[in-house]
Amino acid sequence: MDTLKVIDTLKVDVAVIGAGTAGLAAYRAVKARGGKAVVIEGGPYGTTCARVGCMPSKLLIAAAEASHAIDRAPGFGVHVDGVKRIDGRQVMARVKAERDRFVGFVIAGVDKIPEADRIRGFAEFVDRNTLQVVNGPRISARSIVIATGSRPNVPPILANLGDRLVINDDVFMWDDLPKSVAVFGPGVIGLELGQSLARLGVRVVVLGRGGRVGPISDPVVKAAAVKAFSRDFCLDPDAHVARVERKGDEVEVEYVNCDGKTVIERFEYVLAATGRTPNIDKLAIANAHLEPGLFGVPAYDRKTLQVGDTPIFIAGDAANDMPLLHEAADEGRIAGENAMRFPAVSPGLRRAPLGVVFSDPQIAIVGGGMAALAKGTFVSGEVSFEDQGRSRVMLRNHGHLCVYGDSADGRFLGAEMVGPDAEHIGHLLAWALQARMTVAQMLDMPFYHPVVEEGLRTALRDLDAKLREARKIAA
Ligand SMILES: Cc1cc2nc3c(=O)[nH]c(=O)nc-3n(C[C@H](O)[C@H](O)[C@H](O)COP(=O)(O)OP(=O)(O)OC[C@H]3O[C@@H](n4cnc5c(N)ncnc54)[C@H](O)[C@@H]3O)c2cc1C
Ligand SMILES: NC(=O)c1ccc[n+]([C@@H]2O[C@H](COP(=O)([O-])OP(=O)(O)OC[C@H]3O[C@@H](n4cnc5c(N)ncnc54)[C@H](O)[C@@H]3O)[C@@H](O)[C@H]2O)c1
Repeated sequence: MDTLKVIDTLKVDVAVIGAGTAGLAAYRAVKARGGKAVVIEGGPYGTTCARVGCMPSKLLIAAAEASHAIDRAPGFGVHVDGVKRIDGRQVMARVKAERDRFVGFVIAGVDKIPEADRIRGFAEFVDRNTLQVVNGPRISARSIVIATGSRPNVPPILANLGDRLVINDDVFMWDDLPKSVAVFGPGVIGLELGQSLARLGVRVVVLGRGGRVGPISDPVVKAAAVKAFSRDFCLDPDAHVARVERKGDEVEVEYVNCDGKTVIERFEYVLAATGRTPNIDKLAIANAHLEPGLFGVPAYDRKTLQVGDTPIFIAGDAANDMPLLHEAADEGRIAGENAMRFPAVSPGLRRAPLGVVFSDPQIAIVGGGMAALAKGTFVSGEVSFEDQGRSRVMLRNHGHLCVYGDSADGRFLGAEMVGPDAEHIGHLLAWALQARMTVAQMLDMPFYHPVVEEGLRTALRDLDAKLREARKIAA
């Protein structure tokens, strides 16, 4: 029996739990340093991003954009005579076929990992250096990387809806578009999926709690976002929902609608887009003497990804810092490198924070936005896109941009934007932030004509004038 146990225990330098974006990056970082590593996966291969996240959501958005382009055309005097017809089956067939292509690339990469390094099953901690895979081997490792991702939260009010309750994963399994969906949560997922479905002819309401809209924290930008989105679908960021109840094959929702009236409405599905929880709770981290912190995540250093002074590292959505794809890839690589170097860990490159929501208008948050800045230390400049030249030309003149600068040294600190081409303006601003540019230096850069970036220049000029004023007052 004892002999069997010894044979069953794999000895490696680094064991990575989770073969998502972060876990695969960690595994590759260890291998690149000549280490012996295994990557343990309990669920399907293919990563959340490719299977049920970034890629299928952007595919659904692309279909919605095609539909919306037809709706917008009369504004230019271009008419499509006849009826616009959306074939839900074709829409979903393309979403799934293209999604499967992306997943295929990820799986081809996984297939290249030597079979001995790929362990199937869910892992749990036995102690700080040992994992037990359920129905699988015991693994002894010098270091362990937790890269277990996250899963959707389902609030108690939605608990008893059976198969009428869906999460993002389910949406991308649909063969056809439903007739109606009540989306709970106007966060990133709720806005992207809710708006796409609405533009594809699905009756949609998006209901929030507490007033948040996506990742926006600046009230000026939030007001512009609510105004822009409300042109498209019923959005109430602080809805008063009295009841959510299954009735036959539908769900009845009693809520106060956008006009302040109490309504009882039936929907084919309810989509829970109410935030995500890191997958830490089922890892038995107590066996490794790790203290669960907020959302169960043990305290760790965001530059080294090390949990305290232990040989355990954490990366990606499991770390619950910035649950975004490029951050998961960076964190996985840093965690893998440091897991291999342990105990001689060193800080990895953390880029300027950037978040983009692919709604229309898009949202971009740079440097963590207004919420990341200490009160009284920054000045804000702004521009509305309502009268911005190129945005008006394209009939995309909705939204607002706020840029923030340090009142002490004139440095650019971050931005929040809802508006046209926010994905691109967000990148320009994130690069300026990482380069530690002052607002004056940013204004020395070229701005072409006529482009949406001229709106950015207006906001920066406004900020520059206010920064000069603040310095005059301080002098
Ligand atoms: C609908 C949606 C849209 C999104 N769109 C974008 C976007 O446009 N841009 C963007 O930047 N980000 C987007 N994201 C976020 C992005 O997908 C995630 O930040 C990223 O995929 C996280 O990668 P990860 O490696 O941390 O987790 P995952 O890819 O989820 O990998 C974790 C893996 O760990 C496995 N696992 C869990 N527990 C165990 C265990 N005990 N043992 C073994 N294996 C385990 C899981 O099965 C899973 O395969 C989106 C997310 C969603 C849900
Ligand atoms: N474009 C992108 O980069 C992209 C796209 C999708 C998802 N993501 C990632 O996935 C993460 C999770 O997205 P998410 O949208 O689930 O979370 P989120 O935190 O962005 O939004 C959750 C929303 O649900 C609301 N909410 C909570 N409980 C509620 C209730 N009972 N009723 C109604 N509303 C309720 C919250 O107030 C919040 O507005 C994001 O933080 C993001 O990092 C990124």
